[in-house]
Amino acid sequence: MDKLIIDGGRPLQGKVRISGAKNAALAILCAAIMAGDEVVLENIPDISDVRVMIEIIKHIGAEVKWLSNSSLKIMAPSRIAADPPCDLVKKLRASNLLLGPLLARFGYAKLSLPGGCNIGVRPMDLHFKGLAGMGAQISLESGYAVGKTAGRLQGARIYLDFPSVGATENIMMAACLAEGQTVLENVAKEPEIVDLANFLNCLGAKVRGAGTDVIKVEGVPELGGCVRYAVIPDRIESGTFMVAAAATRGHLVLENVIPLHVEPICAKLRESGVQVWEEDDMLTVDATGELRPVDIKTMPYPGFPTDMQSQMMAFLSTVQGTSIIIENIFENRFQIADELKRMGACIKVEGRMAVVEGVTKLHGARVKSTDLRAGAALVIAALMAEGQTEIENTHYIERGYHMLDEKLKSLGVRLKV
Ligand SMILES: CC(=O)N[C@H]1[C@@H](OP(=O)(O)OP(=O)(O)OC[C@H]2O[C@@H](n3ccc(=O)[nH]c3=O)[C@H](O)[C@@H]2O)O[C@H](CO)[C@@H](O)[C@@H]1O
Ligand SMILES: C=C(OP(=O)(O)O)C(=O)O
Repeated sequence: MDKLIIDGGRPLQGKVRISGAKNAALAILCAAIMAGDEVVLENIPDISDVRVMIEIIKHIGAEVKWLSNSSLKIMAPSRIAADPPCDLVKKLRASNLLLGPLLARFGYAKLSLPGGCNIGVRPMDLHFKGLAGMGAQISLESGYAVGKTAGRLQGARIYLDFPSVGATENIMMAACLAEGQTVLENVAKEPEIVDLANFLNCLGAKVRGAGTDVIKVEGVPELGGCVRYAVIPDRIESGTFMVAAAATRGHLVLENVIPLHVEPICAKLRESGVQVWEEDDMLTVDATGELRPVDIKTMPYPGFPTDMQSQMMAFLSTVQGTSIIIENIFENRFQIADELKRMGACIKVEGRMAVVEGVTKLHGARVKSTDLRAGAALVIAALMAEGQTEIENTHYIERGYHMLDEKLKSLGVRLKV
């Protein structure tokens, strides 16, 4: 899908099933290469980031087979067959999560610095510092991160200057096969970290404290056992559909959701007058009442997720009054404002702050995704706009949304790809 053409102006109505979490699936695929036995993963979203990650781990020597459209079988290699190719590694951010597992299991890793969407600088200093603290030698050589260790990594006490999701995951995975105990302080608490820790523990790792500020890992010599593991539902896909329902003043039921994981999004939608009901693994969103502007600050979990900021900006662009958005995580995430302005939105950006003045309606236009969540935001804007919107660069959207076009069609949206 290169382009998405949407006829907007209708409320979203119906029921949608949420797929497995991109960010949990990607980390768990990396962790799976540390296992000595076959692993079956379920609730894996068939999105382009996952497909690229599968290609990368196949290059390392893993055998990977889709068992259905959402489950995979993986047999990790017993030694590295080849370094993962740079053009694949650069296609996504999460490829950096192979560094810890490769170093811990094989004592060596050579990975091109990762790529992905242009949403900010995204250094890896915290990953490197943590792994070096465990005894790895890390160097940067012509755009590659090269890691080596003589013998097993050593458990250590590591404090993260910022609760980085990727650094927490990389170090936590590496610590599972290190000698002795690792104590990781000021870690990220995102649900994907907890999911990864649960998976590692199924493989025989000894990880405690995931989901809190401190993670303790008792290293074990090997990981394995016949494991079947189902990845959590995607809280960002859930949030995107919730916000799409709100933006179109619709009524939507979401299935396969963990309501706790989307609480920061529910809180903001409720504050703006949207009704949200939670029931087991279902959520109902109703936005047929009057709406109010809200202010948002992105923060590490359980704060409001940066991955939902662009979608909220699209929604708030037609809520009467002034909403203020502060982006604290990724400095380039306001690129979406210019595209929304083409559709009639009134947004002023100053550094890390965006001021959104709600307009009565948006109109269809030709716009371009600049990153994954900007693409999702443009879909939301197109759904509420009067007339037709043509969204280019939809390959970004395919990075993270499983069958978005089909799901929207099933909700009555008129679209062409
Ligand atoms: C594959 C995946 O899971 N991606 C998610 C992960 O990205 P990712 O793991 O890359 O995000 P981080 O939590 O690491 O980044 C957060 C902030 O820390 C900074 N930082 C990070 C690492 C480091 O070594 N040094 C440093 O300064 C980054 O530039 C950024 O400003 O968490 C982000 C924040 O919730 C989400 O938006 C991404 O969807
Ligand atoms: C920024 C994101 O992903 P990644 O870290 O994979 O680029 C995202 O999912 O919005």
